[in-house]
Amino acid sequence: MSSHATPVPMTAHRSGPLKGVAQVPGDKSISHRALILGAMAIGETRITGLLEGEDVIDTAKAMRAFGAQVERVGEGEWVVNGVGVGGFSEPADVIDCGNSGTGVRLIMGAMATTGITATFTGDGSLRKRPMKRVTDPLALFGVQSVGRSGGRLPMTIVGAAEPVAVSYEVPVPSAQVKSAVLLAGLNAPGETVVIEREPTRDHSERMLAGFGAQISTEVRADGARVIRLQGRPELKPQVVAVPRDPSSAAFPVCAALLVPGSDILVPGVSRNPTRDGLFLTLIEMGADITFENPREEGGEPVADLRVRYSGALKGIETPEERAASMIDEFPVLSVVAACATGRTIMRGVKELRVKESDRIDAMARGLEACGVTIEEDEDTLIVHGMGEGGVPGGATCATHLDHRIAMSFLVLGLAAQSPVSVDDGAPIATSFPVFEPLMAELGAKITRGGV
Ligand SMILES: O=C(O)C1=C[C@@H](OP(=O)(O)O)[C@@H](O)[C@H](O)C1
Ligand SMILES: C=C(OP(=O)(O)O)C(=O)O
Repeated sequence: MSSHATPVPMTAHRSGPLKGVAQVPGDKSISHRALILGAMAIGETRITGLLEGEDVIDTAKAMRAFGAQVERVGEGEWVVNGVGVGGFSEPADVIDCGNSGTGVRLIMGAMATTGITATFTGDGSLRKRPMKRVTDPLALFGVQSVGRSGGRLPMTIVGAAEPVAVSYEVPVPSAQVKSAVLLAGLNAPGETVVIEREPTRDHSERMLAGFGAQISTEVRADGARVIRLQGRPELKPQVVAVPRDPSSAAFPVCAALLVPGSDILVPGVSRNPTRDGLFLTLIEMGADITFENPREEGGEPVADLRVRYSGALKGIETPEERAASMIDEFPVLSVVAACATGRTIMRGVKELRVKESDRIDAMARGLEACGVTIEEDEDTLIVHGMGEGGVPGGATCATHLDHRIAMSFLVLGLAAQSPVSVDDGAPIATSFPVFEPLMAELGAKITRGGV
């Protein structure tokens, strides 16, 4: 359960060079999917490198509540004994997905076509987030749902006892919606088709193929992706090696770019092209990042990232079509942009408004408090860079139960003129439980408490 009763204020101070090796944890998206597909296979799935953050632990607990055996056998090593496609049993209590949009939306999809009923809730952040984007397509399978006004949690899903396969064009760029439909399609007889206009992370497609589902993706002449899944497969248990999370790597990487004299190595990070937008953008801004030892691990391309301090970063415009491949990285990119020269214009970012917080608003208000000029509209964030060492800092920023907002402002504090505090760093444990020791080991000065 991930609701934090007591806020944990934290402060980052201007730091000396960051040096060393940053072993960031396993990928959050892949970790959720490994547990869920493990629970939907028959037999024993072994997972290594699982992210042991609160979001993923909540998904592990949920899989137990639906009848799978899920056991931790070592650090990041988990064994799941699945119940098969359509084999979930009705949970005896409410499923609490904590802070995790991915957890709740994917699990809703996975149970939707099993003819059982489950009620979902989450923390104060998750209970504000829209679920209609998932319940709309699930209704096409024959699913009923009732939640709070505006389609918010707590919400009860009455699964379809006799589901029908569907064809659905996802109206917003969302891997969570795509994945919920695919997971629901697993227990619907016939072919389920998902069409996405803008490519989003493809971990579900890769992992479904790995577990033996019949799934194919065709790219149409207009660029849309048509994903076809045959229902009612018998999923075969797998050995899943989870690569390290590029969205977590983003924090030490951006910190090293901004703190003079830094030189760090971040090994084994996923370079899946559907997740690579931040690194591409940073390099276009002039960042010194090299990708060493490229290889494949667990069905995903990975590399070791070598990152050196890059003083003269330039503002840039990120195109709308790149937004999905770096959607969780815009908060920390806006911090890098504040320390660069010139304007950075981030386009096509309205999905940021429905994450753990309204991330455009949270970054804009916090950066302004630190002395940075911001412009924003519904779908765009513009940061006026103040150049190397030019951000005054000296403010306390509100994190709104959002781990990425907390970590982003702490990165800013490492390079700003005066310390930057966050009102609550507790949510960092949802995705990056070792953030504090990892950053301390590199030489970053991050302390508990406000200024
Ligand atoms: O499918 C996933 O694992 C995720 C998809 C993205 O959300 P959306 O599907 O809402 O874009 C992303 O922001 C989230 O952190 C993880
Ligand atoms: C948006 C995020 O996660 P989720 O949607 O799973 O809560 C995130 O981790 O940045």
